[in-house]
Amino acid sequence: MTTALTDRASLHTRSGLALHGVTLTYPDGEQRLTALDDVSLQVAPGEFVAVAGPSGSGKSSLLAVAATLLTPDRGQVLIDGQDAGALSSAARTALRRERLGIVFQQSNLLASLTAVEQLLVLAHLRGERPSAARVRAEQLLASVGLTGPKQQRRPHQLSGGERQRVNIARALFGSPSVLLVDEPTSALDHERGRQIVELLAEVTREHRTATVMVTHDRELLDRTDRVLEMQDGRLE
Ligand SMILES: Nc1ncnc2c1ncn2[C@@H]1O[C@H](COP(=O)(O)OP(=O)(O)OP(=O)(O)O)[C@@H](O)[C@H]1O
Repeated sequence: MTTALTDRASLHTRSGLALHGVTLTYPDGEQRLTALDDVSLQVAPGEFVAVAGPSGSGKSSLLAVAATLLTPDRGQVLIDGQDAGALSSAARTALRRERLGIVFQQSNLLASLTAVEQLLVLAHLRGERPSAARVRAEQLLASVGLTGPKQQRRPHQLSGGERQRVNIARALFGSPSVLLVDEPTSALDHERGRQIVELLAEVTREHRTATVMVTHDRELLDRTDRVLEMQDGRLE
């Protein structure tokens, strides 16, 4: 992996992701529905953890809370030791931008931008120097298997697997400590799905991310370090 990426990453004090006693409820008519029930979880830098479980068991809710997009009713979410709930909304947004990489189920790439531009737009928002950012974007795309002219293609000119690779490269562009991945293989056939999970295992090792992947597909779990089962909002 590139020296530039490693250098940026080393600026962070990394301890990964920790959830302590997290409970999340949603309004449900007159009552509240408990989506996460006293969930605790610790994922170290360089560790690849899968969360499996039936539909409606709370997997997406877990990712949303870990991504600091939803605030739990009770419990703590720590990103590199920082308690997300104790931060102002602006500080939480900064924490998310600097320390979290998120890969959603469907690729949410911008239709009019090429693969390399999907990453450069982030550099632009951060005020980075365009020439250095371009080199880093091209290296990162190459490291996830997207090389040469494919880097200049727009999303509709790429396969589903290639789009997911761009998504992963984009999530890694800010050198996150924690990588959260929601059903990355749902739009892919089995072989391509397997390749994406292999890639996630590799990037977890090389970038030392604390990676959490939510999946339905149990056949893909052998590449992860740990599999946790979600059942009725509880993690086992
Ligand atoms: N915004 C919401 N408002 C109310 N209830 C919700 C909301 N989002 C999710 N739920 C409920 O919370 C529970 C957990 O949902 P969640 O989406 O986390 O499960 P999941 O395991 O990710 O499901 P799937 O595998 O189908 O995506 C479900 O009972 C769901 O109906």
